[in-house]
Amino acid sequence: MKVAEETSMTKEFELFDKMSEHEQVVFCNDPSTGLRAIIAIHNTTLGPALGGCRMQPYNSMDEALEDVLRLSKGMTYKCAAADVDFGGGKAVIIGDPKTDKSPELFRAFGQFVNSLGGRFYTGTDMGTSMDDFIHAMKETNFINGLPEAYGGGGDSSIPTAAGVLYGIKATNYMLFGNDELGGHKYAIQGLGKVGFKVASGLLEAGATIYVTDINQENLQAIEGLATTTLGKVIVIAKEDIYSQDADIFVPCAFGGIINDNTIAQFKVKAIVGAANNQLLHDRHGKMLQEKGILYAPDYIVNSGGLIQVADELYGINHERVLAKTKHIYDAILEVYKEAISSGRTTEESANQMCEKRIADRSKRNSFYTAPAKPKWSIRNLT
Ligand SMILES: NC(=O)C1=CN([C@@H]2O[C@H](COP(=O)(O)OP(=O)(O)OC[C@H]3O[C@@H](n4cnc5c(N)ncnc54)[C@H](O)[C@@H]3O)[C@@H](O)[C@H]2O)C=CC1
Ligand SMILES: O=C(O)CCC(=O)C(=O)O
Repeated sequence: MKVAEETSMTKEFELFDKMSEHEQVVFCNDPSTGLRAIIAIHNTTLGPALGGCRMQPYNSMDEALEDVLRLSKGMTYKCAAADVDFGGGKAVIIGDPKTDKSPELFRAFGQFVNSLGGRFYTGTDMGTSMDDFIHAMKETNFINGLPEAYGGGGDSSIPTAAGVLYGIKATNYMLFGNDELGGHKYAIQGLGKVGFKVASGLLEAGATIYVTDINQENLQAIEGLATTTLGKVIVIAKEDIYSQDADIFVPCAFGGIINDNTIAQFKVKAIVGAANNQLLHDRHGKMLQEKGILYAPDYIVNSGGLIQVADELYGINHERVLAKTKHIYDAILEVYKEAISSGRTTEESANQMCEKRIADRSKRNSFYTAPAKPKWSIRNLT
């Protein structure tokens, strides 16, 4: 009995150890709709936590928890880098997006989001769509990234893809001394909402792209599009995408793709893509540096979508979103230059800039200002 008690105590502390950098983790359970979700709030120094909600058939509790903890931490850095007044959070729903969705499930999720009273704003991510959040918004105001007809900014993958293209331009400038997109070769993993738009932009600029996706329709669509552009597309088996003789690898599918196995295969000069949490571990940033591969920190490159959903705070303005998204070009160049002069990896340089921004803001938040209209009120909650 004593042994069992000790074991369970150890396990409980393991959970706290895992979330030691996080402010709050909420487990949401609603048997009547089948909802099992986890909301993780990493850091709210810059403002309420903001981050999309991913739906995936995770294999275990640990896998789902690890994903939401990593993704929410990434959002803290992404918000700091993009200079938006939000902190880092994320949610995961455990389930198959093809078979387990229902309006009731998303309404139940909306109720849990509402119970946090504005500490967490959420919207779409992998496996969820704007349609799902039209159900969730019936239960809570703390939803962003809605369709324009519902007062949101619409498809956030448009500015995300624009930001990735700015990141690629900045990288080309570092590699070749001019930032033209055409005339180079790119290996693109994933032609979904973001990857397809990035691929289209590169084809239109006349580039050669090696592409892979597990969805045949996406591959056929990009081949069809290529015939109307100056560019060229070559379809590659999914396991061969890492070893292509391209200039830049553009990951637009899932995280953890920069690891021991893939680094051994890379022949590219740089990696610039939309996927969140691309480095499996921090040490993989160092390995890329040692191999002479320039790495554009993912949370800067893919912050266009965040810039758009955060802009809803002021009433969405697409020109303002585009202007801010353009800044990704300068932000990436700044990181490259800082990393070269300090000897740090690009990820370390970017992290340090973000941590300084958060530390500076926490000092400014330390004095009292008179109560006024809540600063964070996307849909006039007062
Ligand atoms: N949508 C957005 O605005 C943002 C997306 N991201 C990240 O960018 C990545 C892509 O996002 P979306 O385009 O929205 O997702 P998506 O779900 O629309 O697209 C992912 C694509 O990857 C493909 N894929 C899955 N497994 C693959 C494999 N093994 N090999 C090749 N392709 C595979 C899928 O078939 C799909 O076409 C994700 O990691 C997401 O977290 C980050 C910031 C914002
Ligand atoms: O879509 C959102 O609600 C915020 C953006 C986000 O989750 C992301 O950039 O990964």
